[in-house]
Amino acid sequence: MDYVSQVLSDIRAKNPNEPEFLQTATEVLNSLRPIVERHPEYQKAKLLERLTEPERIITFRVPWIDDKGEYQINRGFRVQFNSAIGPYKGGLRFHPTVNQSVMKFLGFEQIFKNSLTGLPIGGGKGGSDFDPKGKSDDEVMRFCQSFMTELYRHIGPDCDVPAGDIGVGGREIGYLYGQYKRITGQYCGVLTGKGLSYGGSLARTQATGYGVVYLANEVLSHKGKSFQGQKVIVSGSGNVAIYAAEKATELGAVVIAMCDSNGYIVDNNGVDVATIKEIKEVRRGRIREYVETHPQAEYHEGWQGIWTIPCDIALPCATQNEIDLDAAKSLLKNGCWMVTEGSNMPSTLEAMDAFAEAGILFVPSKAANAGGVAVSALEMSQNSLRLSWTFEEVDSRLKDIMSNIYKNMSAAAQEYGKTPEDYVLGANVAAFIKVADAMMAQGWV
Ligand SMILES: NC(=O)C1=CN([C@@H]2O[C@H](COP(=O)(O)OP(=O)(O)OC[C@H]3O[C@@H](n4cnc5c(N)ncnc54)[C@H](O)[C@@H]3O)[C@@H](O)[C@H]2O)C=CC1
Ligand SMILES: O=C(O)CCC(=O)C(=O)O
Repeated sequence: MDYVSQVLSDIRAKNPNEPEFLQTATEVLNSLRPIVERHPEYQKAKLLERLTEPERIITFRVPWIDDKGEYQINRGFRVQFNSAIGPYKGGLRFHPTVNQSVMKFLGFEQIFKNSLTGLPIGGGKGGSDFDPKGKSDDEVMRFCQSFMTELYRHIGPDCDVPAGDIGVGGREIGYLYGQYKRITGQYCGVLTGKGLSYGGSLARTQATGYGVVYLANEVLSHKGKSFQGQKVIVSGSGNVAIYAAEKATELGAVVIAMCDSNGYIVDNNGVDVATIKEIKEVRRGRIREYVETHPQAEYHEGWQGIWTIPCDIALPCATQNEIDLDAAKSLLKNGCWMVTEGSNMPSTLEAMDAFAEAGILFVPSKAANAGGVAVSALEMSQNSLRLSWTFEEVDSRLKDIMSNIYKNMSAAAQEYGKTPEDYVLGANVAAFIKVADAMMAQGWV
């Protein structure tokens, strides 16, 4: 058995109840084979064994009281996965499906994504099985305050800097930041995604979705193509989906469908993104409300049906494993020729294999959604400088970062891959090189 297969088999034996973590570990390690084979010193230093074991997992109780005066208990997590190239950095997810496997998969992906940004940030992730959906603002605040009352002792601007993810947006970051400041008395860049009035960065809200489209556009332009006139499906209708849809529309695409966890809308005239923003960011409503003001559009219950609509480009931006083998087959049968992943690990391993076999353009999430964390790192820089850059300055840095990611993943695919467009291998290898160098240089830690 070769080194990679041996490590994978040990990880499976050690983490039998962590399917999401095993999925990402399998994808990443299999693609690192060509570089690991060229560097026998990695095996001697047990680099892959160390890389796949988090430096630390913190699990804690989060007690809070709901509006009826009843006690509620949730479970909180922070996975501090790898600090070889910088302080742990990665979002917090509040969703009922959060468990250790989901946290470890997200933390592991974050190591590689953060490395691709070229900025000095390590990999971490956290969250809770708390569901903000249907909770009052007061309940969300009490939960966030309780969550931070434990988390604050494990984080800091030079040690671990959380941000948002599913279920954690500007409102939650505000409550978390307020509680951190109240406990520690420190006004510092300990969280990113903050509001503009208290240290947030312009363009952070847009960064992940815009970055997805900037990278897809880079890939398209190297093929002599563009977004102009392409039919695009964007799944989800949260932070990433909204700004991916907005930028794709600005570049001339027709976004024909979006969804939430209840169902999907189809609007062949092009989804009116301003209405989706109103429904989701202001009213915190359901996507079905779109058809009330856009009668030409259709609403269908059950979001999975979104992948049966014919399109040119698919931008999955909702959650992990939203594209399974059936969805992949349906996209391919209907003529989809590009998938760029906005959510973390939206395609199952079988779906990725189907896309690779069909030879379509496939841009993996670690590269495509790195714009969010990149602008978070720019927010950290601005906080340290005690300055705020303009929207144009941050957006232009974001474009440069996405363009560098394209160059680095393409170069690695060219050097180590079977095909020059194997961006999955290219992104994993390009990211790994920097982390591996730093881990080797820092000794047996
Ligand atoms: N917010 C950010 O800056 C970044 C987010 N991501 C990833 O992007 C994805 C979306 O995150 P956000 O837009 O921030 O979250 P969000 O909470 O703003 O929106 C999530 C969206 O996905 C849908 N969704 C969630 N779970 C679902 C499920 N089980 N089935 C169907 N739909 C579901 C929700 O209805 C909502 O439209 C996640 O995978 C997240 O990890 C990745 C990089 C950065
Ligand atoms: O902005 C950040 O620090 C993290 C964003 C995030 O959670 C992600 O990249 O998946």
